[in-house]
Amino acid sequence: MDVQTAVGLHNVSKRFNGIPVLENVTIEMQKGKFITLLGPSGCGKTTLLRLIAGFYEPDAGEIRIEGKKVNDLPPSKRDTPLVFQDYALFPHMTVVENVSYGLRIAKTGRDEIQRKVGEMLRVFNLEGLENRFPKQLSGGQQQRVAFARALVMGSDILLLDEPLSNLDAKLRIDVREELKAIQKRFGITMVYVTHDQEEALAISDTIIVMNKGKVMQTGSPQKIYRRPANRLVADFVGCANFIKGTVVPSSESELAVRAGNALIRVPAGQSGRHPGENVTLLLRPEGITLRPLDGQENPGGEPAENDVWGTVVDSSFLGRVARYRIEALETTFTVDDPDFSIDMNDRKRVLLHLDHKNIYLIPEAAS
Ligand SMILES: Nc1ncnc2c1ncn2[C@@H]1O[C@H](COP(=O)(O)OP(=O)(O)OP(=O)(O)O)[C@@H](O)[C@H]1O
Repeated sequence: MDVQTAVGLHNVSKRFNGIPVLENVTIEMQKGKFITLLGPSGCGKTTLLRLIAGFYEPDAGEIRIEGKKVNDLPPSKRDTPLVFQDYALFPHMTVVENVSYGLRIAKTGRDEIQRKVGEMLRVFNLEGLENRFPKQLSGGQQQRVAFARALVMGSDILLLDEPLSNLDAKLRIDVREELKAIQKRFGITMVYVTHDQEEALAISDTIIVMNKGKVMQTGSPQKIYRRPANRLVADFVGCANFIKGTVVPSSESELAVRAGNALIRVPAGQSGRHPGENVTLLLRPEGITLRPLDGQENPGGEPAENDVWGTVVDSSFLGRVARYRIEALETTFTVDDPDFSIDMNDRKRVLLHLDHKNIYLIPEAAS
């Protein structure tokens, strides 16, 4: 593991009562990055975070922090504070007493405590609330106190377990943006657990997608969204349309896929498949454009390349876009249309044009 690695896990496994919860997990978390562990409920995210913090011991494998093996170090010696969703503030202490707690235990001098606590209160917008008790604060303010208390000790790594899930949607977005700005400003490595894929896409430098105790994919939000490693990742992160088809002979460098009466050309560079192979294509809702079909459909013929004929079965207004549900190719597509080009009340035949550059062939074998 190189010096750029803040936290490294090598073949880490953990069981509870004989049941595997994490299996052979190997991850390198880069220093100074916002790293998100994303996955469905029960996939082992919290367990992974607690292993890093030292609250659990791995059954197998090695955990390294800043290059040093920490398997046998207790949480207090790891310098990896963990912030939970329920804040865990001391109810009988004021904001200042909560934030300064760790420094007082460490017998830090008065002036230094004042300076460090003052800086944290400024950073987290808590000035003026110094003498309030937790119950006199809003949820967002309590969460900020919890962040301040965790960061005041100057740790380079901060672990966060769904810290915003008690906040309402709007506040959640505000606080996550503050958190991201603070992470950047101080160059801290933040390891953040969430099951909210939209949140993960918005704030992360790196997303680690987990499922059933295993790492499915690690990458930037763009990579995870546009180039998912498998169907599961594609389905879990963002809204996905899948088209199952068969590779057909094509004279060009691009691959062609036949699905029903549609012929779909996949961009070059995604080849490596052979005629006759079954494949799955991914299209995101914004990668499809819609047009009314208005009787141009030729009953005996085929649609043009990368076009699909379908029928609108449902629509909803999402503000920036209209979202349509469209039956086509024996599945139901979700399509987002920013131009509101189809009457939302009309259940009519439409043409779906699959934008060539947005067609992605999922690397795994079609199931
Ligand atoms: N202390 C424990 N004893 C026994 N089983 C546990 C313990 N902690 C977690 N588990 C089990 O391990 C699995 C993974 O739990 P974990 O909390 O890590 O998942 P998670 O991905 O964080 O889920 P969520 O998003 O719901 O918090 C679950 O099946 C859970 O029931």
